[in-house]
Amino acid sequence: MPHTFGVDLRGIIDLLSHHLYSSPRVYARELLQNAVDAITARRALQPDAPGEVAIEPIEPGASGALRITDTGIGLTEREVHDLLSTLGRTSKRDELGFARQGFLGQFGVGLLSAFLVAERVRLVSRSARGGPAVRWTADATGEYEVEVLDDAAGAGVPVGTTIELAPRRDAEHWLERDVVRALVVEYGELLPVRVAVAGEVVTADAPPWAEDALGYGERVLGVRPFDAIPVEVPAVGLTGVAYVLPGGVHPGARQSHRVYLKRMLVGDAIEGLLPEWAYFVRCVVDSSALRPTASRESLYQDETLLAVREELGRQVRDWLVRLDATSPDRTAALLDAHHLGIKSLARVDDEMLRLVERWLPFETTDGGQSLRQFRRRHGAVAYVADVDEFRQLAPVAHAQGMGLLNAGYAYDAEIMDRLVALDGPAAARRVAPTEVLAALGDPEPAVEQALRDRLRLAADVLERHDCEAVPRDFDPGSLPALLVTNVEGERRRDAEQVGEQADPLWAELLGSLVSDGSGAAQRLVLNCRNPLVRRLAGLDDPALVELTVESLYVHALLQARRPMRPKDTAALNRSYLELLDRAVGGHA
Ligand SMILES: Nc1ncnc2c1ncn2[C@@H]1O[C@H](COP(=O)(O)OP(=O)(O)OP(=O)(O)O)[C@@H](O)[C@H]1O
Repeated sequence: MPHTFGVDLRGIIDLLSHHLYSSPRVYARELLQNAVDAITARRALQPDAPGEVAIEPIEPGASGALRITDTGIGLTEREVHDLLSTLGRTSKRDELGFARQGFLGQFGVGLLSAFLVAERVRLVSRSARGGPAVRWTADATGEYEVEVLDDAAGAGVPVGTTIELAPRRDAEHWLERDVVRALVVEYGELLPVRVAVAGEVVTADAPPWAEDALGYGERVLGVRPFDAIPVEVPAVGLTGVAYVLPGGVHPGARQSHRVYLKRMLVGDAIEGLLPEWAYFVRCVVDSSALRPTASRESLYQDETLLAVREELGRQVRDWLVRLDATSPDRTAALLDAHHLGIKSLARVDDEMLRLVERWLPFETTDGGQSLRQFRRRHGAVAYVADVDEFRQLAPVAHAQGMGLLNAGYAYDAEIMDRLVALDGPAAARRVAPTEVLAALGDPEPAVEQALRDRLRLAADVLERHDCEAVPRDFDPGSLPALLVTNVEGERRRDAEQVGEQADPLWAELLGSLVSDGSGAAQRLVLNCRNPLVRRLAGLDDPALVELTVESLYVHALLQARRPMRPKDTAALNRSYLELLDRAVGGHA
């Protein structure tokens, strides 16, 4: 003979409180939800019926019970047995078990959350369908009692339901006025029925973002948003706002969106509503068709959510493109604040790539410039994909009149690849260090010899700056010297590589650069085409040779835009003042 499962309610309550819900606070949401659903059900029957929820919390310090009264559909005696006292039984699913439209609840367990804070739950109800009032009293052990109030006690009971919670020991504070008010506002301020706590109405007619989206955003986010984008996905009854944060968010930061389902708060740290690249956007949305998990504290990760994520991402992206067309200054400011996310998007989205191309400043030998400016000036984008490499090569390239761009930060190199994929191989080209260094030619032997003789006189100065002087020949002739750091290793590697590739011309040239290495940390490459350097080659006064070499060193250091250490500043002062002294006749 078949048997029915028995249920130990205490075990179930323990399961709910420790494993399903994150806090006893959810009791407020569950009861509010039942009240609103009951009003929805009554309105389907009697469209003009009143829709109100009145909550009377326990006054601070007083004893007693919390009462929640709704003007909803109410329950008959049979329904009380059937729906309230059977776990998992709900009136909010259809015959096939699908959640019925318009209702918040669907699992048939929410009422049990009352036992997270209550010792005893009492419900007094009268059904809109008629019949006498009923009283249901249950305790956390699973015992309940049903009384039909067909006497004077029931005569005054209006259609609707009152639930009364007598607090568990140590849970009294959950039922007190201030906590209750805060919980009801948090979960229910958007609900489409009037909800009053201790006589004060806490619900609004329209969503709070409808009137002043930016002001509401500031309240929710704690910071004035950069902009508020209205978003909408009609297929899932979703409306709301996507807030663009002004800055200060890390691309790896967790997404945290504020999500309402049928105008009841699910949570304000909901993930997965936007694509990852949109890490600088926070949504506040209400949807009638996204699915909650059983705890109602997060969203069910299904295909609908995936489709919503894609659609919301598209709307944010469209806004960006529009912003670009209408407010160039704001676009530049935004990209500046969130360049990482936008760069990451540009790798897969061509319109974003164009936005990056137009707006994002890159470090170049011409200073900070957008890719577009740089391309306009130099045609192809010659780039190096390593920040240090760029620092070393930039002054040399600059001296050659060669435009070089630093693509050494996150996503840069991929963006260059994308540019090539879109605009063809002439759009961007990765430059090898050899290409830049090889442009430095050998000087006339006579000049080189004379210069090397003089440089021996400045050996102390060069040593002081851990620097080796190398005479070379390069354009522009107006530039006397270049300072190159640690290229040794780079050169050796390149020389070896080129050697392996057996290109005799390169191997010879690079070999000559490598062999005269002294191990100094820096190289002062002196330009034998420069008149000052040529005059240096003819100087006789050792003090003036030292002074000139140190001045050239400091000048090259400044040219390379490298940070000045104290000894560099000292060298700058010394050489500048001494040159000045000589200029005004101190050594005449
Ligand atoms: N205030 C109320 N007025 C009328 N009926 C109610 C009320 N509260 C609960 N009920 C009835 O009791 C049933 C069980 O409620 P319960 O909160 O346990 O589950 P639910 O709301 O159906 O689903 P969920 O677990 O998702 O909240 C409801 O389906 C509803 O029919």
